[in-house]
Amino acid sequence: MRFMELSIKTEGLTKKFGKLLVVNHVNLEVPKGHIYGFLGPNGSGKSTMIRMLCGVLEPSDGVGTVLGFDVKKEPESIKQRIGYMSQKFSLYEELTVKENLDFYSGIYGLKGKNSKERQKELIELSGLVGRENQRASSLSGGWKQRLALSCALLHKPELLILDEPTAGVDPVSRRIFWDIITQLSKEGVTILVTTHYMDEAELCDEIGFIFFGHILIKGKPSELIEKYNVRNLNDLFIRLVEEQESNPLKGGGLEYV
Ligand SMILES: Nc1ncnc2c1ncn2[C@@H]1O[C@H](COP(=O)(O)OP(=O)(O)OP(=O)(O)O)[C@@H](O)[C@H]1O
Repeated sequence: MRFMELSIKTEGLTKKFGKLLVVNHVNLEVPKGHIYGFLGPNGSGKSTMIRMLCGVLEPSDGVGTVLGFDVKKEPESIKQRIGYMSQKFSLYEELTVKENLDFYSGIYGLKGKNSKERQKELIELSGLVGRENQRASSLSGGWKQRLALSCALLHKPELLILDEPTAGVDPVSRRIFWDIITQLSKEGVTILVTTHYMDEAELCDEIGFIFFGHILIKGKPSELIEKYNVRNLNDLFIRLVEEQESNPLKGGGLEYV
């Protein structure tokens, strides 16, 4: 990993809420242009980890850099350079596709020709050509999701953070969404994504299983399947959760300090 440019690097990153240890000394390295999948049951600390990496939540302990900027000391520099989208993405339903893109262009400070050209690129990337004047409220879930992704990409972020981006979206739209993600990664954009869908996890370059604040195992999907002698990531995920929950020392819950 020494010769690869890292978009994300954390050592011992930790978050406590009161006495509740939600993210417990996590070490993470994500090389530029990779798709890194964060997997784990509900309440494991995935979103909390992401909030620290986005520079919106101050870590309790440990260190981390995102695109070379310190998560504690330079959160504003991080916010300007990343794209973020969650399951609960925010579009203006009464505005058209183009008006939504115009609105977010303004927020990112894009003007004139730059804004127009970037919007055109993203409308093509997301397949929204011909729907520019359609109101967001009339788009299906999959189209809304691709419009929200386009809004998050307007300022050409080097790192895209996606928190359960495809939850509740039909399989065809999920496939199209992942085709776009894969294309972005080929263009050098780093992607950090959380998902509960194991077919999506298999498309990642690397995955980390996070369980109640700890990264239990990490690696390339194919290597993990081979190493743990399982049929697929779904089987591995279930096995890990069952093992942890039956471990009386770990207790299957968050730790208190
Ligand atoms: N601001 C907060 N104050 C107190 N506890 C919090 C806060 N934010 C999150 N938590 C707790 O931290 C734990 C981890 O939450 P988090 O949202 O990071 O998990 P997650 O892995 O993203 O779950 P999901 O898959 O359901 O999104 C949960 O028990 C949650 O209640």
